[in-house]
Amino acid sequence: MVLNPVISKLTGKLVVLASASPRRLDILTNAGLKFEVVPSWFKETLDKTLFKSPHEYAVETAKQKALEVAKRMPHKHLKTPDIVIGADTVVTVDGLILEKPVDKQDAYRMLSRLNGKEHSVFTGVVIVLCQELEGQEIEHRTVDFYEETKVKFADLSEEMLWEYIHSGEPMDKAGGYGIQALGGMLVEYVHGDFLNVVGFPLNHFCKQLGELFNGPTSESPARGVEASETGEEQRSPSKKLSKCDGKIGMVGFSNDESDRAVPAWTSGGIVRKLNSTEPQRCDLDFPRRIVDLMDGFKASKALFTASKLKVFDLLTSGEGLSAKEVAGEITAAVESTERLLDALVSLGLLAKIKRRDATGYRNTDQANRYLVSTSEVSLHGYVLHCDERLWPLFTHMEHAVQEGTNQNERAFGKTSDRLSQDHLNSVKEEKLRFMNAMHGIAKLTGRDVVSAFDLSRFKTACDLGGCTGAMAYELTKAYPGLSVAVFDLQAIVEMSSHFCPGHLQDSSRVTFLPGDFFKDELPKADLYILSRILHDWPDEKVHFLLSKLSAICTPGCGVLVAEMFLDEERSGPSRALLQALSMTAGRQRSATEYHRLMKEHGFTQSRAAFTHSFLDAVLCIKE
Ligand SMILES: C[S@@+](CC[C@H](N)C(=O)[O-])C[C@H]1O[C@@H](n2cnc3c(N)ncnc32)[C@H](O)[C@@H]1O
Repeated sequence: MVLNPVISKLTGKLVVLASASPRRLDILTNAGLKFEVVPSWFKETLDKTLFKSPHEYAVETAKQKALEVAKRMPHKHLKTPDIVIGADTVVTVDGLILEKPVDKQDAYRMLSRLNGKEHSVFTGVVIVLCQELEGQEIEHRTVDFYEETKVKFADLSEEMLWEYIHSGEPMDKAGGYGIQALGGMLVEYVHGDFLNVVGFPLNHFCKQLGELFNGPTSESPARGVEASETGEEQRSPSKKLSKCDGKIGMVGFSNDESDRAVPAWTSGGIVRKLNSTEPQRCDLDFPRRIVDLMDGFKASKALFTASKLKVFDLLTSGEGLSAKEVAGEITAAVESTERLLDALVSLGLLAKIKRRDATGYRNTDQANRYLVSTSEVSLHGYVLHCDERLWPLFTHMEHAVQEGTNQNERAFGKTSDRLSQDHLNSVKEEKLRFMNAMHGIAKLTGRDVVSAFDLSRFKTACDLGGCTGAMAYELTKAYPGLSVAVFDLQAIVEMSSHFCPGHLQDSSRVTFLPGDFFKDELPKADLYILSRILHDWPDEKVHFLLSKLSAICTPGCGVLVAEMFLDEERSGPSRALLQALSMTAGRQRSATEYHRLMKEHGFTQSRAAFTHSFLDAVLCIKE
């Protein structure tokens, strides 16, 4: 085929597509490729938190899918493929990876997140080259790459979203939509490869095959890598070739600087056979996870320092600033500022740009969205809270574990009670800092929590310890018939006006009531919210609060508990298990533990929802 000389090079080879997606099958068939389809049995359950970026996750999933098929076929199908192609498509928005929705409510959550906004679609592709060696061993070499396409959804009404969901189309599609069919009507524009959004980046795939079979060309793809943004000469971090033989297992090369060395068996993307005298690097699996954990604190501190110095506030413009300019703004030494900026680039928080005079630095999209202090969904306050409140506690973890107590006295020289008392009497700036920290997380996760269940039958709600009202505003946005009272301590309520969303036309459905939920009478409502409250208190206080709630709830009243849930085996998520190490007097619980706890207080009906965001939720109804 003249159009595609590379694809014709595969004639006569057993090419296998390790995917059941009819859309990938169509794209490759239309391109003239002859292949068999052997869907992978690999379950898409990799822990997303272990990946620095969505494309790494998509590439790794694609790799696992393809290798599973490559390794299974010789035994189960009694034939060895020459090439196995694996692919995985994910949609990312607001720093979250969206896969396929599990039900209609999940589809609604995904689509309303995408509504009116630009998002990215990443497809990771892995080509496994299989070669039979002597003694029936099979060598697997992998080439991987990814493609990113930006897609913007139009502003869609709730009615349109639900009509689309009821069409059934969202259910087997990453992000809950299919651009090639009805979903195309939701899309305002596409920047990049359209077929990548459908599920397979054909153009990049052909270029990659071209490199494999013909050697690198001058127009080798540079999309989907930082190099294209920066104009700097870097080897594409995700366009790499690694070898692993069936016996030993994969060599996992990460994208970070320490691993960017080109493996011994590659040369510009062309497979080079290992000479038997060359070192066999496959037999030592690089302990990436351990090394990343050892370095984790350095990365956290780099983020904290840059946030404290408001570096991200300076780098919002596409033009960027040089290290010298940044150093001038933050009154710091130039060389150390440059080191900090370079470290932030390696962590994916900044990008480098070539300017005529010097190298410039600018925020990545995520940093613009989450780390700039004035952004709508800023986590700046929470980052500072991590640095000022959690970091000192965690430096005393050894004592915390040995003594079984929290370390407020060692870290801050005060008992927990004294600390919270002082905190409430603290200066305005300090209180605002705490509220900002809470606000960031509540804003980030609020929409997921309030839409985890249909709460439209409730008319009045009370958010106990509702702080800035972030969750209350999300509730009133999602449920036009609902009024919400935010009940929090006097010192907090008096600062709440700082957080009233400016654009809100009708904020009268959110009111603030000062009070202490342990000492004072609780306001009457149909629905109570306990978001990030229960995990903070010892069992006796939790039972005291819940019995107070139970006493004022009539049958049919609900309590929505939002917390980071442990999984039932208490083996994750790490974020929840690590949070437990700060040793507050409270504890983290699983969904079942919350069901049981609420049942003890008469909330016999309860359902859990996992949002894949910061907080999960259980809705409990009094009978
Ligand atoms: C961890 S924050 C959670 C804030 C909010 N619910 C959220 O999810 O973002 C705990 C909140 O409970 C409030 N709080 C603590 N003790 C309280 C009490 N005895 N009565 C009322 N509110 C209290 C704090 O002021 C703070 O706003």
